[in-house]
Amino acid sequence: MKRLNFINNQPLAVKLTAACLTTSIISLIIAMIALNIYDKNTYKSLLRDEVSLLASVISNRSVESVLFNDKQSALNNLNPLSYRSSIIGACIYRVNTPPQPATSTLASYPNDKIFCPSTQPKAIKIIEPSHGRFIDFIHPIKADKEIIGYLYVKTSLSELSTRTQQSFKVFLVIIIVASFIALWLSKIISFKLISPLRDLGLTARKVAQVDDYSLRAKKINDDEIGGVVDSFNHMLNVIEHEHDRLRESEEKFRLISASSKVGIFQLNPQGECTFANEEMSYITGLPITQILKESWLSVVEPEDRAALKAQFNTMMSTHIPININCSINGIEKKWISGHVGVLRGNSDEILGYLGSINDVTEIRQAQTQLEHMAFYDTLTGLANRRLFRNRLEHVLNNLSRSKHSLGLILLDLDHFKEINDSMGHDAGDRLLTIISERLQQCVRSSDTVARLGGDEFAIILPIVHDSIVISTIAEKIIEAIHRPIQLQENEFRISASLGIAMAPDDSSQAEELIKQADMALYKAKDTGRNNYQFFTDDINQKLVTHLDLVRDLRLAISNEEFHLVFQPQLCLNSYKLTGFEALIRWTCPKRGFVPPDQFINTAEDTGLIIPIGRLVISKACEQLKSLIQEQLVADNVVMTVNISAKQFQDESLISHIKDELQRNNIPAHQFEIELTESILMENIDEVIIKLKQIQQLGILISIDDFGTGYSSLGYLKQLPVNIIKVDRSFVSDIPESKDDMEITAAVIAMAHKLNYLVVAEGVETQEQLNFLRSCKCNYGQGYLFSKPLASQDLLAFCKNYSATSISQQYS
Ligand SMILES: Nc1nc2c(ncn2[C@@H]2O[C@H](COP(=O)(O)O[C@H]3[C@@H](O)[C@H](n4cnc5c(=O)[nH]c(N)nc54)O[C@@H]3COP(=O)(O)O)[C@@H](O)[C@H]2O)c(=O)[nH]1
Repeated sequence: MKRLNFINNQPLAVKLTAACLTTSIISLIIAMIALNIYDKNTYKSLLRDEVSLLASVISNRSVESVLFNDKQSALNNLNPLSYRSSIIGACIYRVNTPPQPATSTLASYPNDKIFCPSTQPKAIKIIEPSHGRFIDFIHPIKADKEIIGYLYVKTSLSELSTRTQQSFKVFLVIIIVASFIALWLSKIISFKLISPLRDLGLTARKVAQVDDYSLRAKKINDDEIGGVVDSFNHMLNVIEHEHDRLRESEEKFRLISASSKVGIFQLNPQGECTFANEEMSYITGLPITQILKESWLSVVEPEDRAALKAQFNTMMSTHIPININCSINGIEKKWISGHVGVLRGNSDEILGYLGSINDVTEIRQAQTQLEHMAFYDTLTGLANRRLFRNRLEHVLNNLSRSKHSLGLILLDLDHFKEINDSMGHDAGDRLLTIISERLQQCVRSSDTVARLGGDEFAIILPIVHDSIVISTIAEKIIEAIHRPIQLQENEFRISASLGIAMAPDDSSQAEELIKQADMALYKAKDTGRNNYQFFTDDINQKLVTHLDLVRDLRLAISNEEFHLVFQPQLCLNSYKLTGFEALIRWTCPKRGFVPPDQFINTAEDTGLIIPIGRLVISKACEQLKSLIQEQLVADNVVMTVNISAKQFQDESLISHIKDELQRNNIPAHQFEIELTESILMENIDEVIIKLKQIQQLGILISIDDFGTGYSSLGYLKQLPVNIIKVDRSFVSDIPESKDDMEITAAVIAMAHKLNYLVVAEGVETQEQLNFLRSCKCNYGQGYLFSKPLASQDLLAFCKNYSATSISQQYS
């Protein structure tokens, strides 16, 4: 086996030469042996034939010699044998008659001393002893077919061995010459055979050494080796193509990674950094060489570093990609976010890891800012409603574990709106900022001061022992707010109303607690402002009543418990019927008749006024439609509906009115909306836009309860309204109150100057009517003419209405 290994490890040329030599020598030896055997056999065969013929001739010649026992003649007959050098002896035997011995030697050649076998030849044969040195021939001598004697000839094969020796020498020479020729031929063959292979090897080595895949092996012959060269070159073509593609993609990767705004790095399977782009250096503040040597994790903030290393270790053991989120402390503190994926080879083996990181500091800052904006009031920096709500819920959730109470204070600045409107929004903002600073100074840092919107503030006191502590804080707040404030070179004083609720005594539910504090706040406002009120049983009862009413209102909507009544309006000059005011009525199965004063505000607060208001518009339009169809009213008679503040803000209000007018085929100029002053005071710009949209449709607009609010006629000038309604409270004291008479007269006169029509409501007496007519008030509405009428009564009223008779009645 070892010897085989030795041969296997020899160069191909040696193997080839050895094979050629061995083959040629073995072939020659086999040829030599074969020729020798052939020569030997041919020689022996010739010898046999020759000696047999000679023996036959001598036997025939020796018949007389044997018959006559003539020794000399027998001897003479043997003499020709001398011509054959291979015959070394011969004998002629005579067959005797008994009692003589069976045979006797008659003559022997070359002399007497020749050994003639004593044994009588018994048969005719050729004897070849195994040693192969002699061949004996025995040939009968016959006379008339009777064997009378034998001729014995002994031949020597020594000539044969001489021939063999000579031919061996010749073969030896041939073998030597043939070996040289074989050697020479094997050299040529091995050169022809091996040089392409060597060239192939050289090319392969060079490709590997210089990494040049454009090199090709030379194809010399079109044989199998040529085929191998072709395959090798084809393989190089494929590799070169793949290599080019690889280089191209590497180049692309290099270009992308160089110009990328993302830090890119590569790790080997052991987690060592093997590549990092410029951006990695920029983001981490480390030179690339250092990143490659020590990894960039050294600049990760210590509190994030251990976790990040653990993440990397997990990735390397599980081969599951990871997301990175950490802060780094290079030249400046940065937030980074990234991803590390696993690089796998064709057979899914792990080649390493490819990671990318982004500097997300700006995003993070923006996020923080957004979060701050989402949870903090931009003007004052206080917690906003959302954060207030979160904190309140959080403290309430933990309250069960504490033996303390929680105090919630809701705070409203008294008459802030007037200050804001009269001094401008900048001054209002400044005031709010000062107030928020003062509020913060009144409480501990663990307490939460929040601005809920406008001039509404809330304070959460998470740990209070009793209501006395809260009272002290509330007084401190009232005193702090009431301190003078310098605004636009003027000194101001403002007061606040505070409502307080406590958890868990009042409630442990955030929603309920806020409602309770709110109720207490209303009570504080009711009791003259600039004070604080705790939520009490009395307030609680009101809350229960309120919630009960809300529930019943909801039921009333779904059970259609509402209907409308209509109060006529007359022209105070001609006494013609000019319109009706639609007024809602609620007959509750549980409560009985509920006047609008008792539910409109609650409906407004809860938003239920929207569905209720839509119902009023629809029913009012339907009523006017039937009056028009019955031809009971003139084509300028107007149906007026009251629109509350929430309703006015409802986006779908205009489209709903349009739809209803269209559905009932009512011209827009026969429809009027009545708005209170307070609606018009809020967001004047938006209000004007909406009023203009309504007016453009041809719908009339009137201002209800005029004179009870803060608006002046000058302010009114800006508003696109058609009619002003003088409030009932002014009319009701006419003629007793001279002031009211003066106010009413002045309002009517100024309204006319501004081209508004005037409706006086609550006309109950002839005196009031007379006064209003003297002031040239355009229209009148009141019990004097008619109370609000149900639908059927309205039809009868219209049927029977006669301007002439009314005129006669009241003029
Ligand atoms: N948003 C809505 N508000 C509505 C609606 N329906 C009514 N209301 C408002 O409720 C308030 C009370 O209304 P009501 O009890 O219907 O009283 C109206 C008249 O009945 C009453 N009135 C009319 N004439 C006289 C009178 O001579 N004397 C006297 N004591 N009362 C009289 O005045 C009320 C009408 O007032 P106004 O709307 O201001 O013209 C009231 O504020 C209604 O607006 C509704 O559908 N939506």
